[in-house]
Amino acid sequence: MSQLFSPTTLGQLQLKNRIAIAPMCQYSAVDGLATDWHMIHLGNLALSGAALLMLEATAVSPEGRISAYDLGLWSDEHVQALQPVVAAIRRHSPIRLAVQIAHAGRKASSAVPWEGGANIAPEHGGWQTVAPSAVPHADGETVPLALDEAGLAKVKADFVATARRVHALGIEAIELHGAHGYLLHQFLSPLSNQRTDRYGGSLENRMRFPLEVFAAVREAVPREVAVGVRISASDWVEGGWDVAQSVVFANALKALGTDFMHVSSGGVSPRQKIPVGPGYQIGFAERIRRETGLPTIGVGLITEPEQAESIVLQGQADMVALARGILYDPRWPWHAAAKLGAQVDAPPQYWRSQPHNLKQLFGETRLGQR
Ligand SMILES: Cc1cc2nc3c(=O)[nH]c(=O)nc-3n(C[C@H](O)[C@H](O)[C@H](O)COP(=O)(O)O)c2cc1C
Repeated sequence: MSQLFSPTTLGQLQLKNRIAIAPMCQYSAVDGLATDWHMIHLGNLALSGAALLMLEATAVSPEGRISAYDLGLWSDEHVQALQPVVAAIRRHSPIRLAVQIAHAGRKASSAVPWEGGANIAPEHGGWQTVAPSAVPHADGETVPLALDEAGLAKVKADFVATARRVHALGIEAIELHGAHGYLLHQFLSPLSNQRTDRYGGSLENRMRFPLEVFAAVREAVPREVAVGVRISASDWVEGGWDVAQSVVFANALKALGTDFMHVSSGGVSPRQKIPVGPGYQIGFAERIRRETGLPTIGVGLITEPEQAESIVLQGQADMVALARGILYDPRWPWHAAAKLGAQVDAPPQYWRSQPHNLKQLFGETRLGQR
């Protein structure tokens, strides 16, 4: 009996298996509005057999975008643009949905990511970036504005309003982007947070704003909506954020009612040295899970079915999230189910139209009807 294909829960959200699709920016939105790319890209992944599809980093405000092409949910117009995508997925797939709500802080920019630029200065058509402190992400990048009390209140209100829009779309989970050097991570890390007020300095102070945002979001949506946080468990820089602080943060989130932790790493400093390799971040997930008891999602070069099975079987994480692996092979869960002798959802259209082909490949019992 495969553990990877056994059910689990994130808060009140019930999931058929332990496979999540990690949030992946598509740089295909127009003024933050979903386009037909979202329909085909997310529609394709919705048929993968994974249990949870996490939508890309979705900006809570226009100036929170890392590029001019990010998805956003800062107005009701954005809800209307995403609604047909959600409706189509609902009609054709049992997959559960999450949106990663995000503000990129000092990494925000109107730059075109694939042309190598980041952080275009306002005088060159970018927008004013904000951050905990007036410290740029990298030398030579534009200097962000340190958020004052009014600025902090606005960012928090933007997260809350966006969470309400996710709920209005009928989406069952929300992930706060607290990883990869985005704004909430910038508050956590001493490398980017050099404030001397109650939002900077000690660990307690650096955690304060992310915890306030989490608490406000948690309160803004009903309990049945799973709310969790993606963190970078390490900055991979001496003197930066690390896994011990991550455990303290996760326990503080637990007290506020987080339903899950999604454990990544890096992104706050160009000085980072990440030892990339198979499952390179899973040790962080394992420690956070062990020391908090929270449902935990592991991510990062999880590409092999046996590797994913072992991660959940050994209790290193409750779920695995795949990003590049599932872009490369959008039927990864089918292939994993075939290898592990498990059953997975397949769209009835495929099953009905080509029963012999599918049976030949996967055997009689492997592809379940939902
Ligand atoms: C195209 C692409 C876009 C990504 N966008 C996001 C994002 O919007 N939010 C986020 O937290 N991580 C993002 N990531 C990181 C992935 O979610 C994931 O953590 C990382 O790729 C490692 O997983 P993998 O080895 O399975 O690809 C992105 C990765 C890729 C490849």
